[in-house]
Amino acid sequence: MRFVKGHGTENDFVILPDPDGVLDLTAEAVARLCDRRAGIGADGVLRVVRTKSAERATGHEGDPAWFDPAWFDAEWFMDYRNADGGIAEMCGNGMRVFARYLVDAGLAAPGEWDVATRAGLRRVTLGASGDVSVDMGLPEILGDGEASLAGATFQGRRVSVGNPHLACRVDEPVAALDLSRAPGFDPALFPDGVNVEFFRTVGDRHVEMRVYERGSGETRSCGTGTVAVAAAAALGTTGTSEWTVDVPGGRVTVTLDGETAHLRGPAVLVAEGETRPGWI
Ligand SMILES: N[C@@H](CCC[C@H](N)C(=O)O)C(=O)O
Repeated sequence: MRFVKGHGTENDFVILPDPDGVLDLTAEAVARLCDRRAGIGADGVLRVVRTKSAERATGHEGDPAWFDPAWFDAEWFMDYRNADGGIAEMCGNGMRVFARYLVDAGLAAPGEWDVATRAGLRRVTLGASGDVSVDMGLPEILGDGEASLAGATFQGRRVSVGNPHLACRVDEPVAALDLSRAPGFDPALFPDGVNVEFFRTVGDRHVEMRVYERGSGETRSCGTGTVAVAAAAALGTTGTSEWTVDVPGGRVTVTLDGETAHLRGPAVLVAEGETRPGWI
């Protein structure tokens, strides 16, 4: 099985080129690929599938409830999986890396085009090299929520960025938090689980953040999480604002304009290869 390895602010992915959607990508196979000791190691898998093959690739052939015909506006579908093999609707850092892979592999030209995801179409903008920008859609603030961590309780905002987030503002430096265990949350509010962010204001429209991701544990960055945090931090303000979000793996920029959010940041491909026959 051919693979490419890449990362966006150190949120890392195994990219599996599978244009015709023929790989039998089970949850177990994803977990083995992502295993950091016995596998390649990654926070998630990005399967690169032509949109016309997405229904078959994801086991939804002939299921009109699953597939939105609007997705055909995009040539490529990002089939995202978390490190535990679970499915997520969207991945912001993954989208940047996915787009960079397509251009690098000659499967798309630099410029501006849509990619289909389970959360709908996402428009990417990129050159032949450098940062990638993603139109992430309008983050939806759904109300308040609460996370618990190491015996303490944190108030937060529930935010949908296509996938679920709980963005909690903290006063202490985020480096001081103990994220060795999953934060607690109310499963009635998040029946499908949640990605939990902790953020602190460090300057004017400048925050630092750490995240514990659903299905992957603590990661060094989460693109949808940075958008959720910017939306939570910007609550009560109006107009366009540009947010700098520092994560353990680097820095991204989130621009909010009341209609959508743009995520801009690096996307780096680091290696490519082939798994040994029979391993997966
Ligand atoms: N790291 C991603 C988000 C990946 C999905 C997430 N773990 C979920 O289950 O919703 C990002 O960059 O957005």
